[in-house]
Amino acid sequence: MLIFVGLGLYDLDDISLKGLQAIKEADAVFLETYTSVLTGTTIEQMREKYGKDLIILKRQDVEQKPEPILTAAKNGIAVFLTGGDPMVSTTHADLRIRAHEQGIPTKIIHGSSIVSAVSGLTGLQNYRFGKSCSIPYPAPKWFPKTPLDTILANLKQNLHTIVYLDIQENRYMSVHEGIELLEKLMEGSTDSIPLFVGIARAGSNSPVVAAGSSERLKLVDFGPPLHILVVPASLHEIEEEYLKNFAGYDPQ
Ligand SMILES: C[S@@+](CC[C@H](N)C(=O)[O-])C[C@H]1O[C@@H](n2cnc3c(N)ncnc32)[C@H](O)[C@@H]1O
Repeated sequence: MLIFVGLGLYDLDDISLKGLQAIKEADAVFLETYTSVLTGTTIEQMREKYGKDLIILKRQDVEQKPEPILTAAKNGIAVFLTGGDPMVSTTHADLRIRAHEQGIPTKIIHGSSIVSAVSGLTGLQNYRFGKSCSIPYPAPKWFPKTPLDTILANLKQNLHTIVYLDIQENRYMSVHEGIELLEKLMEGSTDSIPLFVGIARAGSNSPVVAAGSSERLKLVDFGPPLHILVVPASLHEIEEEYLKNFAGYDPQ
């Protein structure tokens, strides 16, 4: 059997009791850290807490060469760990389909996700979000405009946007970097984004949540990763009140 287990948002205590039990009973435990990562703990601490070896997977190990995971699931119980919820803003549906097609039973043990945390921390109503997008670190000759296009299309329809910030090996995009990249994409155009919400370390005891113009957010110290950005559409009065109370929003 292949069991997908969500680790939750920040540290060792975010996993569900069901998830912990699955790890205890597993014959092999895999962990991917390229779609999300728990910055409030380390792989060593996870190994110690679970009393199991963890097989660390890179993107190509999951998306191109998943045979070792599938073989382990054919021969026993394989657990596949992911930050957040294993099926939210990831490509792991593909692995579940591959397993199913090979006759391997699968199961999901859900985890708290950044998607639900965003609504809780910002007060932005979850049914008012449009398509989400990701800002990647630009590479030579590659600086996609898609995230800006998604944000502007959502704003036109009066929908909020979740903007995921890139994770590369030991490099985590910050709110400040994300805003600067969006500003670069808007250079020379009449496009503008009047309001941002930045969030750092959702799920920790002291997440930072700040709402305002790009200028205001650049003055906020968001601290260590992970960070995420939200571009709100026009605010419902309760959303505005929430941001004033919990994100230092000042509409003046
Ligand atoms: C591609 S999404 C994967 C979401 C994950 N499967 C989940 O359900 O939470 C990962 C991105 O979400 C954001 N993120 C995830 N966890 C976060 C946290 N605890 N605090 C702030 N941002 C977070 C970061 O921008 C990160 O690059």
